[in-house]
Amino acid sequence: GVPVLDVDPFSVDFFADPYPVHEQLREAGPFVWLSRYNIGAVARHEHVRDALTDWKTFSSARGVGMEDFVRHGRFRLPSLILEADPPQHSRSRGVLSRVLSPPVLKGLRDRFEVEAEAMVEAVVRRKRFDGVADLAEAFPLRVFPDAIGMGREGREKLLPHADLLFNSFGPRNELFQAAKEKVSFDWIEEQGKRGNLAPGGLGLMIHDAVDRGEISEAEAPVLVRALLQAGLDTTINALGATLYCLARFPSEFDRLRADHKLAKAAFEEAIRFEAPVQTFFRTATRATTLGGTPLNEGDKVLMFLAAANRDPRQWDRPDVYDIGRRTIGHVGFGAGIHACVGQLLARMEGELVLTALARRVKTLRIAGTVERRYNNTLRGLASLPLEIELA
Ligand code: HEM
Ligand SMILES: O=C(O)c1ccc(C2CC2)cc1
Repeated sequence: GVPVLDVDPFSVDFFADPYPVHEQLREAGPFVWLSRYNIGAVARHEHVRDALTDWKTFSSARGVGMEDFVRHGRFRLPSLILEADPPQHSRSRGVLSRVLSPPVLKGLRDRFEVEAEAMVEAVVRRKRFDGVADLAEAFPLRVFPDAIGMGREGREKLLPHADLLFNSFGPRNELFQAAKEKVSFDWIEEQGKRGNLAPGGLGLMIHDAVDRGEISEAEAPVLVRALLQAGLDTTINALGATLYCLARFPSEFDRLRADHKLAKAAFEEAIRFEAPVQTFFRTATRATTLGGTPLNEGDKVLMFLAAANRDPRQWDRPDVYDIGRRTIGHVGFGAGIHACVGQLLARMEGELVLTALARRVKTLRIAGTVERRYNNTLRGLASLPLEIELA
């Protein structure tokens, strides 16, 4: 029969150190039942990819969280891309992949580079700083809302909204309830409207697609919302994860200092190793099997992206942070038709900050208590006290 585990993969205890439970999940079998939430789960790389790449059988249209839109209703106006299947997904994806394409990112690169150099220059002079508050969080907040063309007002609401959204993909536990108290829903919907977006930003580029007849007037603000909700907290946690890895494993920081071209690799390997986005769900659209286990239409399946990224069946020395590793096939950005459409932008942010750091810093050390930030879906730090020596 199907192995049953009563672990709670949405508890603070679990998030404090998820790796032993990931190992338990992978070793229990290709498919396991989580009795606490009455859902099936996959944690081995092979079966996580099976679910991610077969969108017809494992749909996103009934939500990518624990809640089934058909059975339980929905927490927010569904995303037209993340929580959609083709053909709706295809139209949305066409618009966002152009808005986040290499030529568009090339136009942003100089501005992002100037900001990265200036911010790192200011921060390293202080010898001691908080890798989260002063850099991993500060940099994306400095460049991303402007790139979207968001108004100046209310930017401090972006992170609480993202925190709520990523909590909403998990159970309605205390993490979710606490996050819900902090925000009023309609604010984030407002930000995608034409009148709230500055010329030249990615937001109005989405509205241009309306004028070209690719999407409707009503769809544009929802796609802008997708960027605002997906594009900030994720890169913040990925940057924080990279700084945490480079500070914990100085040999890897030395490799980066010896060859700045490894900045992108350091960022990508941190996304494999720490997986800022830990999990997502899919819903079976018909009777099927996953990991050799029968599933019924409507069954939710929890995919442990983070566990797949450390599956010894897929990686050698999976628990080693190695910036020379070949990271192809990691699922930190997902896989298949829903694979992250913003990954090029995320990589550009990581590359610019890490290159600026590698140019200036000789040693990077943890200089105090590291604090974790808890969320049902996102893995990241609240505080990372760092001490550096200048090169
Ligand atoms: C290191 C940072 C990031 C990580 C780890 C990350 C992770 C992910 C993952 C795992 C998915 C797949 C979701 C699924 O399969 O259901 C995804 C999708 C998506 N991401 Fe990212 N993301 C990051 C940065 C960004 C940025 C910067 C943007 C926008 C500017 C963005 C926008 C999106 C969107 C719109 C989707 C939905 C794509 C689709 O459903 O076709 N992400 N991301
Ligand atoms: O379309 C959306 O609203 C959306 C929200 C969050 C994400 C996370 C996975 C990065 C992606 C898309």
